[in-house]
Amino acid sequence: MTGEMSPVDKAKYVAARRAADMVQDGMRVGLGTGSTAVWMVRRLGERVKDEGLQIKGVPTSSRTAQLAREVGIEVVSLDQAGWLDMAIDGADEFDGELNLIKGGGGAHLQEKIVATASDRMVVIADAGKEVETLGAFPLPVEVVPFGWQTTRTLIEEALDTMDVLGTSTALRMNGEAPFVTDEGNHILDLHLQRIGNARQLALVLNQVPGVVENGLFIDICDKVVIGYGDGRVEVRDINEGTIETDQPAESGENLFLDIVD
Ligand SMILES: O=C(CO)[C@H](O)[C@H](O)COP(=O)(O)O
Repeated sequence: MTGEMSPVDKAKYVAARRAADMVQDGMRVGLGTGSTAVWMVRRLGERVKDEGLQIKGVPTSSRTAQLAREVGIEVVSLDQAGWLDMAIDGADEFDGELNLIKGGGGAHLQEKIVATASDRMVVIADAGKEVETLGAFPLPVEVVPFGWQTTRTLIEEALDTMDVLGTSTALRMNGEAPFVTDEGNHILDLHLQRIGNARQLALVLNQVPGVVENGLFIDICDKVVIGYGDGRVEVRDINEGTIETDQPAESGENLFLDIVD
């Protein structure tokens, strides 16, 4: 489909391209999942084609693997790559310490493994994803299908002891059937409204039998590239304590593009 981009799509687009331009020749790069990551993978594909950029990409989902191959990126598994120079991925929420909620696309298990196996994780997001306290976005928790209802009950009991506002959980659906992740698991979305102690909640959730991984990324992200609807891009680095802002692209540029999921 071709059409004018919404301000949110434009924000995602400029953030994604800015981060893709941080990738250097020879790098092993973790490729995230989601609509923002799609723009990043496409930009890397352009650079491979136009500049002869040589990289190895480790995708975080079957969807991203397919796209990366389509745009000409050499795809390798994480175990083939061993360790990565950089992972670039979207997020559903980020706070001032660059802690994240991820998993809106159901890929947070592979995303967390890949980000943790990288020298640095760069998040690409539109400015609307920034929050003071994590939790407005429902927290995805990947659970094995066996006994998932028991796992849900155990999670709800654990939540009763935590500093959260809500405790309702929902099995993620794909039409009439439960959503199935790349690893063959289900996702429970926890509607918590506000997470008082994300670090503690991440540890507690992963101790419940049946839980594979939760969508809280604590102390994993190093840098966030924030896009705005007017084309501005801000880069914040948690280690260097730096903030850079780029001005919007030339007016008229990139206003009409293929709109992708
Ligand atoms: O965590 C994710 C997928 O599991 C995505 O990065 C997250 O949901 C953000 O998606 P989008 O870029 O489409 O807003």
